[in-house]
Amino acid sequence: MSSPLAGSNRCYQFSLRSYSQWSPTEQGATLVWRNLCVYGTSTSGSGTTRLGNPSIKCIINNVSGAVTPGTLIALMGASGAGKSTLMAALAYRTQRTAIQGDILVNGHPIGPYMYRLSGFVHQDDLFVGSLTVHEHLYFMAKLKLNPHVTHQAIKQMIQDILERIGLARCSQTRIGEDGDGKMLSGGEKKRLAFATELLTKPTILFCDEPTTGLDSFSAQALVSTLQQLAKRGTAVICTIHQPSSQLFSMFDQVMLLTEGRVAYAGKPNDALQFFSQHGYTCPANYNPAEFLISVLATAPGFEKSSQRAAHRLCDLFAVSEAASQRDVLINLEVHMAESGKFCITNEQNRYGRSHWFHTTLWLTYRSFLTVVRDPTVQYLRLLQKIAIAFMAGLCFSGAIDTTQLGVQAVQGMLFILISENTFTPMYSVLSVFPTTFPLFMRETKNGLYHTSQYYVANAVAMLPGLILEPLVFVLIAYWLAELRPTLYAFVVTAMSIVLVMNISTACGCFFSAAFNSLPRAMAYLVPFDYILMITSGVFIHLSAMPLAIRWLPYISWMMYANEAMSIVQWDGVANLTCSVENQELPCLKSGTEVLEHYSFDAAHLWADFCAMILLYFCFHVLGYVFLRRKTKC
Ligand SMILES: Nc1ncnc2c1ncn2[C@@H]1O[C@H](COP(=O)(O)OP(=O)(O)OP(=O)(O)O)[C@@H](O)[C@H]1O
Repeated sequence: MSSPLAGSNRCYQFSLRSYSQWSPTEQGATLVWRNLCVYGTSTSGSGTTRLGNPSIKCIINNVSGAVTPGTLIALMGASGAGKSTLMAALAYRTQRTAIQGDILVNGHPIGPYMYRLSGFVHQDDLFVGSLTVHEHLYFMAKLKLNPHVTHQAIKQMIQDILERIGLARCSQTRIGEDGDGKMLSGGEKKRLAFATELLTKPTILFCDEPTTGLDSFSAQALVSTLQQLAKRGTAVICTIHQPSSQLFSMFDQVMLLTEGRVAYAGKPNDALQFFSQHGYTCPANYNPAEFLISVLATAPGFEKSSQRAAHRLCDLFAVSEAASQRDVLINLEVHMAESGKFCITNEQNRYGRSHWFHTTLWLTYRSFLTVVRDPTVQYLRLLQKIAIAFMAGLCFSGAIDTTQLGVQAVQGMLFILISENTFTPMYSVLSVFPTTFPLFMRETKNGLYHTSQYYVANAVAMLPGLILEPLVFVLIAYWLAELRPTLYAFVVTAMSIVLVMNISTACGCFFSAAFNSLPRAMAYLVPFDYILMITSGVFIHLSAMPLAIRWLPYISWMMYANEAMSIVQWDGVANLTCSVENQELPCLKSGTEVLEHYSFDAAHLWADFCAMILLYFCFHVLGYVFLRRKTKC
């Protein structure tokens, strides 16, 4: 007996058959919304109650509409009319708003399946600039498509899409970020954003201000691409700001919004007729879109009268013939959907249903490429490390012997090894999450991956550098300074320093995830690094610290590393010489006395390692928890 899910999957395969290489489904999807209201909270001005508490603001007010497959519709209106809010609600991608009313796709209430069924091209394009166009699309295909789609099939699909969208010649170009020498232009980035959405052959495509920032030729080319897409059965919904007359006439339908209400919905040319019937005739040779928006916009100095005029048009449209035709269509769609074959299955709820490790692996690959392709971070840091290792090693060379000065030199060198691998890495990762947060939020909100996958990928991608860098540093500095020349002592020192660098980075990641901006994270980290340094065991005898704060050294990996490295330097050392000239000065006669002097215990070596490993995981878990908390805000 087949399971209900298996049955519904079959329904998915047959009813949503693709009929072109890059187009959507044969059946398509009709999106209807009835009596839709979207509320947000307002914390300023008129939206604030007398007590200063945020008040509820109605952004979309009782709006109904329908988009059938193969339709290209423009949501138009003055700035603040509610276009983006309406589109986000229809696409199931709202943030910090409450929705009332029905939004149905072929009669089914929208849900997480919209991430798979629809594409959303945002107004601002966010990419990982270090990737090439082809790498970006390949990565997105790996995340969005079923893992069983072959490498060849993905390559072919990318090639087709790039040719369609006019980006084939940029395939190997790095996307770039602002300030980079070589990068895609604004228009090319916009087309790449489209290409990314086309990978999943969306049945409905939402585009937020797709023509903003483009010259008139590029804008026209882009809207004609949308037209072609619509001709193949996709329902395409755009918000658009003052299109040219030519662009305006390319849309099948327009919906004019003002203060969250519909002033007109229907064919673009009929809009002018509707406005003219009610006393607003567009002058000859005037851009019709500009005219319609100017009628609905609030004129400075005439706020009340402009709002009255706009509201009057909304009331007139609500009782117009066009509105009743729209309501008939909505009711018909709902009725047909209730008796139709279309079904939404679990299959459509997620992109490709990838395994946790599969997605994490691809995210790690992307993070790794970002790390290695940033020469300022990687190569310069390695060169800097080598230079410091030579300088430190040479300064201590010849100073380490079995005298009291030698004791000071060894402990000084150990502190240099630890501090050099603590502070720089800790501060250098502080910007990791604040800078990538917008892209991360967008991708997680689109259901591409989970916070855990993103966090693990970032941590793993950093690992090779976090092992190589401290190893190179210790290798040079240890032998130049002539620290204890045994393999055991060297290996323990190297392991401690690798751990130190990894914990410091984990701690930096935690601060980076916990605070929204670099200055804030710095403000909290500076006092913390003082605690680390003071409790490292170099500056104060730990047992001499006040009782109330004697627990502080237990969170200091600098102390654990200092203890472990001191143990291997001093364990078993005897016959340290004292100065004969001044018998009054304190004298440490053996390695055991040195360890006691610094409050260290030779039996703690493995406990120190365990504590460091524990700290590493604690910081990363805390970092993950804080990052996850941010995604819930
Ligand atoms: N979550 C929210 N809470 C409160 N108010 C909001 C929220 N989101 C948007 N608004 C307000 O709702 C109004 C409509 O915003 P929206 O971004 O939808 O307008 P728009 O027509 O897309 O404008 P533009 O063309 O300038 O992007 C604006 O006044 C905006 O400040």
